[in-house]
Amino acid sequence: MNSIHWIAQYAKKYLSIILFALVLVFINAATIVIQPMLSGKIVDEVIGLGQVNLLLPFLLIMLIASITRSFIRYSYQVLFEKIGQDILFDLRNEMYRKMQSLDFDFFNHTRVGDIMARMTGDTDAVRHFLSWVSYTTIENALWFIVAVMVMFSIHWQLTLCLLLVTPFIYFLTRKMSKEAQNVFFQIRESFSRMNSMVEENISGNRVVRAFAREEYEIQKFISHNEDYKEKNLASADVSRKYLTWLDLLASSLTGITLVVGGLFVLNHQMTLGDLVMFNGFLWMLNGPLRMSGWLINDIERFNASTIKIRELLNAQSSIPIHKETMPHISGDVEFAQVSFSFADTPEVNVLTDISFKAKSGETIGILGETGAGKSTLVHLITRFYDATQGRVLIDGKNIKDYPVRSLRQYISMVMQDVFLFSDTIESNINYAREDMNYREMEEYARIAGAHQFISRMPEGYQTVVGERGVGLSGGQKQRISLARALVKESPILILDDTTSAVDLETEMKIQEELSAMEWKKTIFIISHRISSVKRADQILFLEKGRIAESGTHEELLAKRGRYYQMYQKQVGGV
Ligand SMILES: Nc1ncnc2c1ncn2[C@@H]1O[C@H](COP(=O)(O)OP(=O)(O)OP(=O)(O)O)[C@@H](O)[C@H]1O
Repeated sequence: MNSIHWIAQYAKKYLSIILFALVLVFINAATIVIQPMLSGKIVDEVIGLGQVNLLLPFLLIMLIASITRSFIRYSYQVLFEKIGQDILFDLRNEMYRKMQSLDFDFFNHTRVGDIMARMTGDTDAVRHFLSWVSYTTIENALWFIVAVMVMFSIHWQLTLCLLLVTPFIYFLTRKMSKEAQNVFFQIRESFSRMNSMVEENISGNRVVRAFAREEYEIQKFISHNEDYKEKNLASADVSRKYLTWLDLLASSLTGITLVVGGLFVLNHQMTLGDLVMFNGFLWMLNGPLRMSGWLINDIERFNASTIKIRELLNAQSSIPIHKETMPHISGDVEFAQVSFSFADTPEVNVLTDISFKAKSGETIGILGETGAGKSTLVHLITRFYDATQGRVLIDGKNIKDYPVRSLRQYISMVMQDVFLFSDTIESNINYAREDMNYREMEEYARIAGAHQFISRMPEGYQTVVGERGVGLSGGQKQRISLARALVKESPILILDDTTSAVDLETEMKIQEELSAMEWKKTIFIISHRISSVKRADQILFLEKGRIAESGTHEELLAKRGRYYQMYQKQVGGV
């Protein structure tokens, strides 16, 4: 499907307004002939034949026609702008909706800057096409056709002489279109790379400052900027090359008209009035000719952008989102010989042969060295990824058979990489439940060990946190994100290194509060600290993606294996 077909799908909804706007374009193109025709008549009838009484009506008609045309043109310009904005509104919504349906795999492979470029620059190229390029192209094509038809009726021999340039125009525009296509695609890619670089620099500004790498970053930006500039210059080169020829062809029409038309007049095969009329129509031929180069540029920019937008809209999630809901679950979790590898490294098993059972109400501790696969394991419970082998079961049913969005409503997760929205603390905590009342929210914040420090803030829960939670300490962010998870009151609660930045005493208090909470839940606690998991009903010790040891704290100590060694190392801190 080409870009025009694709955008036509979105335009269907606005068919009646588009048709109305097109009718106006047609009327405008048809009335445009009035002015040059009357100019010819003034020469032949008023000046030539001395019928001075016709001058005033002719001038009046010209004036009225010109005002009407301006009004019609203004009207369809407004309509096309509205159509463009309406379609863009729908398109942006669809893109955003699509983004919400895409899984981790997509975001692992797509840079934020690239997505932003699609949502902004690319959609703007589409708007420009709909709001301006579309009607300008039709307008120019109609002017050209109408001019040829009328000129043909005035003097077909001279018209044919002028049309000799059309094969050259066809050849040039096709060639330009091909070259521009490639260049605009490169511009688009370069813009995306520059955008991604800037986005990364802003997100990582603290790292840049901490390592004093500002100069390095500036140089990196300059090279991206240079590349973008070069690509744009290449596009300007293409334009210049072809626009010069198109301009020359357009100018040649005037020459042909004057020389050949003059000869016809001298040979009495054409009246002077007809030649003036003919000359009046010339701009309707050379205008579109000159414009064609610019329109090709805009059309190719539109093409390049639609390719990127369609890529996003066609992206498929390996875990499809279904809208249906599922009944409440009690929270039994079972891994049955589960293995997992990431899609881009299928030969590397990140998890191998994982089997365990967690009953509703139990707490499972997951321990292991960094990179052992702890986060990946819990990501299989939330279906951020699906197991490549074996089955993950919740309440005895394979989680692949649950509608994923609904399933996630029953799972609360505090992620290792805490993310807070740049909003009030209250909105962050109530993220999953807007209906939560203030008292309940405070209670959850208290359980998460956050209430105290929040109440000490001048604006309390109404304090607006900066992007990603800037303005809060690591431990504070962790506790707010724990409160956010608790608010969901889910039957499965996953805490991925949630209290790593919290002191031991606070951590212990949080754990006590958690187990005292009323609703029944299965808790998964990932940690590097034995103190965080020692009270768990079952502890899984992961090593290189396998369960090396499992059991309760006492059982594992008695085994005197890997857990015991870790305990020995940490014993000072327990
Ligand atoms: N998106 C990904 N694509 C490919 N490999 C990945 C991806 N995410 C993680 N890995 C790899 O999977 C392995 C397990 O990662 P995981 O984050 O589960 O470890 P972890 O035990 O939670 O580590 P940590 O304690 O440091 O958080 C690591 O070797 C990591 O490099």
